Amino acid sequence: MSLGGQEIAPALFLAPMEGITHSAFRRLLSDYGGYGALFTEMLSAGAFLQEKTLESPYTRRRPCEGKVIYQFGASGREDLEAVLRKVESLAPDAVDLNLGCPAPKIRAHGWGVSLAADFPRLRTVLERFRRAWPGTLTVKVRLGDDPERWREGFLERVRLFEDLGVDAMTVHARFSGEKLKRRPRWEEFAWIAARTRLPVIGNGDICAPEDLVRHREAFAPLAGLMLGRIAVVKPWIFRAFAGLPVEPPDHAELWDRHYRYLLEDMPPERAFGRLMDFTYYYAKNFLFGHELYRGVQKARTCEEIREAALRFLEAGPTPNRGTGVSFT
Ligand SMILES: Cc1cc2nc3c(=O)[nH]c(=O)nc-3n(C[C@H](O)[C@H](O)[C@H](O)COP(=O)(O)O)c2cc1C
Repeated sequence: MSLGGQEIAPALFLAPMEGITHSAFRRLLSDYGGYGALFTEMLSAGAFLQEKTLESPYTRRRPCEGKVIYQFGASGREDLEAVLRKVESLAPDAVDLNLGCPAPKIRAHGWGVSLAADFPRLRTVLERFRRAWPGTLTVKVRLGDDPERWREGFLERVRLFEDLGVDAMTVHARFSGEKLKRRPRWEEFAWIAARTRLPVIGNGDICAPEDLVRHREAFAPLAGLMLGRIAVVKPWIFRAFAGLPVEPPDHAELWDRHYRYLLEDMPPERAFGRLMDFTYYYAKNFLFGHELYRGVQKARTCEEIREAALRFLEAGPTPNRGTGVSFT
């Protein structure tokens, strides 16, 4: 797909995921490839100004990562002009504004869906982004707040994105009040894509290439696809979507490589929670994966997490067969 004049091929994106899509995880994905671009986790626009961005484990990028899109959470109270000047030193392939996160702490900051719902503030923030950032600008949205009456408000925002020169839009096909366990509304992609000239990237529970075949009509109008949790469970999954050969992974080796990458990038006290988060998803590869996760939950140090994880993974655990993974 063309994103702000640059070609993203394949049109496959790693979703921004707080606690997960730091540079060490992006490095792990780059060992497998198959994607077109990787999103950072959401970066607080305010905190970004204090960050040593070329060294920070969240904002630094390695050449092996390929195209990286920096996502920001912003309310408009920040010095956005300074943020966007500063991000230039990282040479982002695009900058993305988070308009879809519904978590209470994010709403309380006035970011995510709170910004999306406040039309005048949204306009001002986007105008400032567009003026201060000459490169590719994207947004990530949900469908809206009210499942009964969302279409008009959604289109009003799409017109705003078009008028202000946003280059593409990711649609996570759920409403603000819907948890990630709820079935996403893929059937809305076609309705949305038919009403905008912006490239639409579809997101939400896209777990296997077979999904695209089984739901061809839903996915055909999309310019690109974004994968989130499934890429944590199977960091090699983009290869399958890109039609590249997929080797069965050595799970213990993969888990340990991610551990090493993480501890190269950040001190153990920061790596600890991130190892937990990664292992929670990685455990879904196995029939008795809850035992893996339960084992690491007892750990008090990164080294103990490693011991527990490798004990499970080196014992040849039974894989979850088929596409296997369900987030519902
Ligand atoms: C642990 C976690 C952290 C997330 N953090 C972010 C974030 O920082 N920014 C964002 O726009 N969405 C965030 N999301 C939402 C994902 O980007 C994505 O929209 C959602 O997981 C649905 O896609 P999936 O079914 O492929 O996982 C997060 C989701 C998860 C599970």
